Amino acid sequence: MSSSGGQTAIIGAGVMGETLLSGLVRAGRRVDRLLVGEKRPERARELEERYGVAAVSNVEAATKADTVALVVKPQDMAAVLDEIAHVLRPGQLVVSLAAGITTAFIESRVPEGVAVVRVMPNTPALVDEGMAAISPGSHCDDVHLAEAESLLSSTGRVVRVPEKQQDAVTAISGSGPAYIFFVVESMIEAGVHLGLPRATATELVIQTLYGSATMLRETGTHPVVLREQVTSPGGTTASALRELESHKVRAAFLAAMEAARDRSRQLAEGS
Ligand SMILES: NC(=O)C1=CN([C@@H]2O[C@H](COP(=O)(O)OP(=O)(O)OC[C@H]3O[C@@H](n4cnc5c(N)ncnc54)[C@H](O)[C@@H]3O)[C@@H](O)[C@H]2O)C=CC1
Ligand SMILES: O=C(O)[C@@H]1CCC=N1
Repeated sequence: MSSSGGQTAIIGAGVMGETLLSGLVRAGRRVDRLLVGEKRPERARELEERYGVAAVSNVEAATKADTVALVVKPQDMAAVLDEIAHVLRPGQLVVSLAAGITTAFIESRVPEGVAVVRVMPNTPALVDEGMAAISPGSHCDDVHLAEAESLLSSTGRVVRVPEKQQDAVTAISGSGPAYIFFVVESMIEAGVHLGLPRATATELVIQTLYGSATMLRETGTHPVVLREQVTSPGGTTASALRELESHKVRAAFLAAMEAARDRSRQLAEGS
């Protein structure tokens, strides 16, 4: 297992592949224990230079590694599995970070006995504040699951969930940072519209987000209670919240996350 000195391969080194790679390096994983398989040669060279890791073919990565992390797009997963399946062996661990792709899909394309774990991470892993949910496949024992947990816990929190919850997890925490950045962007633009310098609006919004997130995590208080504390009777916040309700922002969030969940299900079908 890689935590005890074996090799870990990352196949697909785009945004999320590099996020995982950089987290493992920051967590002290020896770079000579890491391998990268990346289709774009210039991207592979870039990562070799940035981290000192070896970029090799997917087949070499899958042959040498005890743990193979697949971080390609869902639409590329079948092609990668077809390429590496003949070198995978029982006992090896395949960790998939792809939205929608089920452990059953992977298990049907690799040799019997290869352990598979499905993971849904998110990009705050880049600053060691990631949220990852992991689910075991059918040939996965506790050691494999612990190995996947250790891989992801180097960049943030990890929860274990039944695989049937992974499409919902994808809609909430996998895509979640994008919704938050969208809200931040909208608030900054609103600040500029109200006459604030852009730099001031940006600082106000980011610190407000950070402070609010810290209150949620450190006090454990329900968000409704925290919101009521801000909402003075007849005051400014009540006026703003009435607008959000009349523009159906709550309903829009629900519809958005249902759409993300449904898209995750579609990706499982290869579309
Ligand atoms: N970006 C995000 O916030 C999150 C992404 N994911 C999942 O991570 C996976 C990758 O997403 P991104 O990093 O955003 O995409 P990306 O497009 O940035 O990275 C994919 C990488 O895979 C490489 N690739 C494609 N085919 C390959 C092959 N046959 N062999 C080796 N490398 C190959 C591409 O050149 C590219 O560098 C997806 O399955 C996505 O669902 C999961 C959670 C969050
Ligand atoms: O947008 C996507 O499909 C990926 C999965 C979750 C976040 N990004």
